[in-house]
Parts: sequence; C-alpha cells; structure tokens
Amino acid sequence: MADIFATLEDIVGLRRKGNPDASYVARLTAQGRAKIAQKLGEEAVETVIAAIGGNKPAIASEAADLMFHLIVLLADAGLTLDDVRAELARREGVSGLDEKASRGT
Ligand SMILES: N=c1c2ncn([C@@H]3O[C@H](COP(=O)(O)OP(=O)(O)OP(=O)(O)O)[C@@H](O)[C@H]3O)c2ncn1[C@@H]1O[C@H](COP(=O)(O)O)[C@@H](O)[C@H]1O
Repeated sequence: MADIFATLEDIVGLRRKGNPDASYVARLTAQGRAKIAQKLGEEAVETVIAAIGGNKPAIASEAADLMFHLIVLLADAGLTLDDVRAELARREGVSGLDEKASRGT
C-alpha cells in the first residue's frame, strides 16, 4: 500500500492550482500563507485539547487534520515531506538533551 502521506502530498500538489470553488486545498491556498498557517495553528490547538481529553480516536482525527494542513503549508513554502525526512534523518541518533546542552544557553 502506498504511503498515505506521499499520496496526500501528490494530491495537494495537484489541487493547489485547482478551482477554489471545487477544492478545499485550492481555496485555502488562494487565501495565502498566513491563512494556511492560521489553520495549522488551529488544528494544533485542537490536537492539544484532544490529547488532554485522552480520547484516542479524537486525538487521531485531530492529528490527521494537523498533518494534512502541515502538508498544505509545506507545499505553499516550496517544501516537501522529503525535506522534513532529511532534517529528521540528520538528527537521528542525537539525543534531544545532548543537542540542547550543546547550545550552551
Ligand atoms: N485530508 C484532507 C482533509 N482533512 C481535513 N480537511 C478539511 O479541512 C477543513 C478543516 O477545517 P475545520 O475543521 O476548521 O472546519 P471548517 O469549519 O470547514 O473550517 P473553516 O471554515 O474555519 O475554514 C475541513 O473543510 C476539512 O474537510 C481535508 N480536506 C482535504 N483532504 C484531502 O485532500 C484531498 C483534496 O481535497 P480538495 O482540495 O477539497 O479536493 C482530499 O481528497 C483528501 O484526501
């Protein structure tokens, strides 16, 4: 089965320049980067609220909204999930605590 994130990224890439009357991705993209970022922030807050509530299906649903909007934002910024994968790969094996200590702040 194809990775759903890769599939979604392809769909978002196609829909970005679509008809705003027929596509949510096209409509949101047409509203600009700040609006996309605002939606991402809203979905992040909704994910936080669901996490505190502790209902697993609700958390998964909000996380899906969050990931979807993150993909829309990345596409608008000219970035792909491969860019995020590369950054995470770069960090692989480096403890978050060690990295924080190395900042010396
Ligand atoms: N995965 C998603 C997806 N997840 C969430 N959403 C939409 O994201 C929006 C989230 O907004 P809210 O929950 O805040 O609800 P809202 O009241 O509509 O929000 P606002 O009015 O405040 O903008 C809703 O309209 C959801 O339907 C999604 N819309 C599209 N996709 C995927 O993107 C593909 C392309 O979609 P279109 O661009 O619409 O063709 C679809 O086939 C799906 O695979």
